[in-house]
Amino acid sequence: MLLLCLMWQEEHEQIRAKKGEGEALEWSDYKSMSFTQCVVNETLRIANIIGGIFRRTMTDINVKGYTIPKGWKVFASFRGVHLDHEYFKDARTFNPWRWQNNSGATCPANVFTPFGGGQRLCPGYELARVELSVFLHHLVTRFSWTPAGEDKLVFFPTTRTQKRYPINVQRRDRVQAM
Ligand code: HEM
Repeated sequence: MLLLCLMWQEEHEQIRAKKGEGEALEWSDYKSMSFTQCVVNETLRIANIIGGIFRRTMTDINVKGYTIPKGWKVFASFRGVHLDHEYFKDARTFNPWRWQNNSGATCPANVFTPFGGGQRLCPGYELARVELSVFLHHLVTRFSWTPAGEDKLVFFPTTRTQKRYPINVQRRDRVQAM
């Protein structure tokens, strides 16, 4: 976890070092946040707000020998796939490094689908990634935080922390001034 914080902070400090006080981020800054993209991917894999999507069959469908009759509702579980050890080693471990070098872990292209796919692919996927990255940039460059108590990650019925992971936050300029 310490290594994660150091690598991550360095990526964002390097961007800040090239900018004046309060200067806004640009597209090229976002594009240079390669480790942050690993963190975003891993967060979307392990704790996506959307666990899956519903579909209704328009005709009888045969899937691996099972017939899904026309008119049935089907739930395609992203969580079921994103937390499958067959595709993601130690699937319940938060490990952003698995995304480094664009390896996409060891999974086929259609296995990591936090934004869906095909005709209904989320049109806001890049905006969502930008917003997450910009938020994380300001969080790590302007603030520091410590856990305010013990907490635990649980995976049922969704991925979340039991006590919502309370933290004590401090502005970094105030910490440095002390
Ligand atoms: C982390 C953030 C987000 C996640 C995980 C997410 C995920 C998804 C998923 C899985 C779908 C496909 C639903 C389906 O196939 O039935 C979807 C559709 C959609 N998303 Fe997102 N989304 C996110 C952010 C956004 C943002 C920021 C916008 C717009 C500003 C957006 C707009 C839409 C719209 C309009 C659709 C419907 C597309 C259609 O049915 O053709 N989403 N999203």
